[in-house]
Amino acid sequence: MDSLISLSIAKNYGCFPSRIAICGDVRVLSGFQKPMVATKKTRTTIVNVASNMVDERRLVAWTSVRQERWEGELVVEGEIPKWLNGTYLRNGPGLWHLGDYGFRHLFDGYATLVRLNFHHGRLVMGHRQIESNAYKAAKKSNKLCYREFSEVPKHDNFLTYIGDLASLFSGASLTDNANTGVVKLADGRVVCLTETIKGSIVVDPDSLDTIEKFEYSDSWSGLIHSAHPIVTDTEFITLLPDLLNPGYMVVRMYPGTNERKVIGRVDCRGGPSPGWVHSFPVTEHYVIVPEMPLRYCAQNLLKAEPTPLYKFRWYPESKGFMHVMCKASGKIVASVEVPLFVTFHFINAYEEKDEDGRITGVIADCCEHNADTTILDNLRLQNLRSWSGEDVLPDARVGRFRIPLDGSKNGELFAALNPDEHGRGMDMCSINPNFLGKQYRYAYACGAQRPCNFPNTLTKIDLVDRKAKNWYDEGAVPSEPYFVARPGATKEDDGVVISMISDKNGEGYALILDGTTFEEIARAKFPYGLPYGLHGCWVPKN
Ligand SMILES: CC1=C(/C=C/C(C)=C/C=C/C(C)=C/C=C/C=C(C)/C=C/C=O)C(C)(C)CCC1
Ligand SMILES: [Fe+2]
Repeated sequence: MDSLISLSIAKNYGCFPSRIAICGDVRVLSGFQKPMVATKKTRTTIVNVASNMVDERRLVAWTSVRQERWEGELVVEGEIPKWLNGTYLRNGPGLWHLGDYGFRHLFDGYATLVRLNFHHGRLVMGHRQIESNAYKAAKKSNKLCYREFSEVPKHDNFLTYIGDLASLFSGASLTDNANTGVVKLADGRVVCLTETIKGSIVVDPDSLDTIEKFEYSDSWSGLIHSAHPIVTDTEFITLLPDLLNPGYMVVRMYPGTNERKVIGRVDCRGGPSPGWVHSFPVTEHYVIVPEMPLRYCAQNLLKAEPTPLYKFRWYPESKGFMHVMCKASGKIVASVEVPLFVTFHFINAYEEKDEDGRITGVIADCCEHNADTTILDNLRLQNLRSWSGEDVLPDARVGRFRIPLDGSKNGELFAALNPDEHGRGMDMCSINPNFLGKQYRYAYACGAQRPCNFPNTLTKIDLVDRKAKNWYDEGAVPSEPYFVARPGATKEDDGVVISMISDKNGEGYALILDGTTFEEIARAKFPYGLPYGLHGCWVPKN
């Protein structure tokens, strides 16, 4: 095991360095120092230290990545199917420290890209920081230079503060830290994304090199977009929230181009600003635009100190809506009021038909937080790191919207299965991508085994039998389960599910589950535990 570039460690934090100065060159390869020999006198202290270490090791998911990059082959326990050839990439905010300063929120961290390269049963792993301008500037000056999710650069005086506000309107002070997701476009380019449009960065899936900014060649002037575009072999669809004239532009980009073309526009029906659209679903013919009562808030965007809901505000009186836009014409075919909801991740959507094959409605499924915004506060790093054993993870469910297309004013929202099936935890979902926009049966997600403060299981949801199969490793934090279909498969769940686990010993491993049985078929230990990551994509071997 060797590091290519290591980071200098300013001090120890828990079992891992908490303060990583991203400018040094000290190599840090192994975790713990030589154990002390316990005498009667020192025993109590040592016991305390030891139990602290156990606690702190558990925090590896919330501890900054220990070095800038690493690459090497992993030892595989079990058997990786020989048909699994390609690269699983996972992006996420993996570095939350600048010198002595620790970031506040999970979503603030600088992007860490991890790759698992599968080749005929063998597995090579690598990770590397994405070289965004925000990361490079922080590395150079050892301070925050751009506005992150909850962090705002400190100002020396009033004039620089005014300058920062002005550059917020132009987008210059917003981050390009592409720490949320990664997609493979149909033309082969691999792009890391966040919610700021400037944070779209092309990377090399093999070397993890940052290649260039993904520059959109059109003239849409907005600053933010959905973090989860819909990407297929024929198009890339995304939503551009319009904060000035509340609504959303729905745009499409064809493979091989950088130009987003408008499909249509949805005007908001409630509130002073559009609802947060971290993601949205599509069916075969429609784009579904959610209007969530958790809305962007211009005043909060301007504030230097974070508000309870960061850049957003909860407007229950503004109600919640679901809009359905025809992909071909851009016309709105339905716009219904729905019960209040809070969701970040839509799972899938499909069209319902009558006996004559006429489309009567749309079903849209999401990870729904019971119209409660507290999950955002739970994801503050201090909360994630200070778990005392109580059951503090807010309940979530598979929220199923039924949107009638007969002109009715209201849509329904209900739980697609009893949330106890998955421990009332539900987020970070995936499906078999061949079923995107189509009637489907299985969803994979992180669920909960309580008590917990964060989703700690992997769950396979059967939406027909309304049952879940759950995978659990005590003390472990699994990241988004990602389904890869077996080439030639005819059954929806014929494939594997890949996840990366930060375990209770401060270590980590790649986990491969069988898509059908949801049982472990292989695991491969990482050289050291990695921080939690958000979303991934599959780059098949060509
Ligand atoms: C950087 C700015 C912004 C960035 C927004 C970002 C980076 C949003 C990221 C949202 C994510 C990763 C949501 C994930 C949710 C996961 C959940 C709920 C998991 C739950 C587990 O139980 C803006 C705010 C867009 C604008 C200012 C600058
Ligand atoms: Fe997301």
